Amino acid sequence: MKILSAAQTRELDQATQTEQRLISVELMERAASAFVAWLSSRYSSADAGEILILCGPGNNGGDGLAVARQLLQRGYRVRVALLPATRHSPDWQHNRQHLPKAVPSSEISTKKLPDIAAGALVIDALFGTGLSRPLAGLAATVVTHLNQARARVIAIDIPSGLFADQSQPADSAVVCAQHTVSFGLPKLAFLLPQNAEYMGEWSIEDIGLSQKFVADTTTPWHYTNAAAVAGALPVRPKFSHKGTFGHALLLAGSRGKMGAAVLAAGACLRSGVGLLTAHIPGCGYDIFQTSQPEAMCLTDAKADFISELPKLDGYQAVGIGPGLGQDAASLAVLRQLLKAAAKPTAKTGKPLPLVIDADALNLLGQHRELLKLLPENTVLTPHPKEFERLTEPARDDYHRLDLLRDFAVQHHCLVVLKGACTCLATPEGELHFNNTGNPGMATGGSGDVLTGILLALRAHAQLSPFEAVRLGVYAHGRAGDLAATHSGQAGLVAGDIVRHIGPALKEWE
Ligand SMILES: NC(=O)C1=CN([C@@H]2O[C@H](COP(=O)(O)OP(=O)(O)OC[C@H]3O[C@@H](n4cnc5c(N)ncnc54)[C@H](O)[C@@H]3O)[C@@H](O)[C@H]2O)[C@@H](O)CC1
Ligand SMILES: [K+]
Repeated sequence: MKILSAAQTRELDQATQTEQRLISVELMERAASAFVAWLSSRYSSADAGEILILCGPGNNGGDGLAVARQLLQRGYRVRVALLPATRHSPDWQHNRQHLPKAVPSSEISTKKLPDIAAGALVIDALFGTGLSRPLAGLAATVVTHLNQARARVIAIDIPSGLFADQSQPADSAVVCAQHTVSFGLPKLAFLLPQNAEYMGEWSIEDIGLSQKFVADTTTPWHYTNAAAVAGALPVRPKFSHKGTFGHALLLAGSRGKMGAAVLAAGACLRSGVGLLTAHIPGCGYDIFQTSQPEAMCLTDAKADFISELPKLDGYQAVGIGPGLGQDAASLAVLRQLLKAAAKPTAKTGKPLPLVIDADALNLLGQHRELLKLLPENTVLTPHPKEFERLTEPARDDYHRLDLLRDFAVQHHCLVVLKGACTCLATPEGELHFNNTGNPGMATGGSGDVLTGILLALRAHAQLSPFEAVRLGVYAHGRAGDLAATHSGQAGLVAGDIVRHIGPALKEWE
């Protein structure tokens, strides 16, 4: 699914009207119907009580007025409060004229802010994607008043005061919604942690916007949902054997961190790899062989950390990092691996696929000269702090996306920036946000599990680097979601995610 800018969204509106021979107020009516359908599926008129709709002067306010009329027709009690303005959009004026007299309406002023009882249902239709500057004056006062009221706030399209595709100044007034109901496509702002307090939960309602315009429009931003990865996992052919699905090598673990190696290996095995060999420090031999009998195991000469790079012949992908530690000898292994993997392999003519995580990323951050050695299409899986160590501190989430994109393009690699909406940056400069996963996955070892999944999928000959990583990130979140339905979010541990990879991948079979 594509994510468009605010300007492209306006063009999409226009294109839809031209293509479907609609007048703009008809599209507004569709948006209002979609919103009302959503609201009435959540709240009966008794649950809702009297609904207050705050309307601004543009089409977002026009949506609010159309929603007021439709809710009244469905038997809800509504009143509207209008933000005064010198100019109103034509569709606002149309819907103002068609607002039934039975809907009480008042104009907001500094002296007459709307009464909002705690727990009241309030619809925020002040400003949408037409916001051109941060809110100030009366509009900002109303938003602050609303936020202090402890109401149940539902935003139409986007919380008022929030820009759809760029940061607003730190102290701007922005509505804190409990839920945002938006139309057609998600907006970039919805996916960034800095906006979580404003967005609440959000959902996207289909209002039949032009598919052709969306298909023809280019954007760096994409959203990975179930439809985007449907059919992405190749069917296992009847006459396949363990060699068909690749042999992966995992370099992981150090004293006190063998669990990371065990989790990554378990995840790799559960993700369909043909064979897995792990190279681990001597101290981990019994732990590893006992907990992962399906994997083969090579032990390092050192007991506590990895100091040797095994021969790489015969492997289709190598993962390094989980629980690795940051010993100088392990750094030397990482350097050797980067050099060796860059040479085209006899079988594919391409560099050996690498997945780099955790301490291997920290070592790269401390020795940035190694970044030049990264083979093409290497996968890096940093969380924001690890990513910062590879680049520079970000001013905000939008700046972080710029840094992420530049990094992936400059180093020709795939970077998975882990978070609530994990973002995959490609060497072509695309950013793909993931829609699976839950806060229960914010627990130690969850990243090691992702490394194992990605390692298995990078070893798979039929998946391109991008397909493998996008699918792996999605499946990791999906496994976490399935795990959370059993253990709940607080009780979820990384091993639960491993145990649910199979059921998650089964959804593709
Ligand atoms: N995208 C779509 O396909 C659809 C969009 N619709 C609605 O239309 C909205 C966009 O409507 P508009 O473009 O009219 O924009 P808005 O309703 O967001 O507001 C624009 C108006 O507010 C003024 N304004 C902007 N920033 C201001 C500020 N900081 N302080 C005071 N005034 C400010 C502008 O000068 C303009 O008059 C969407 O968010 C959505 O709710 C729907 O009606 C129909 C479908
Ligand atoms: K709004």
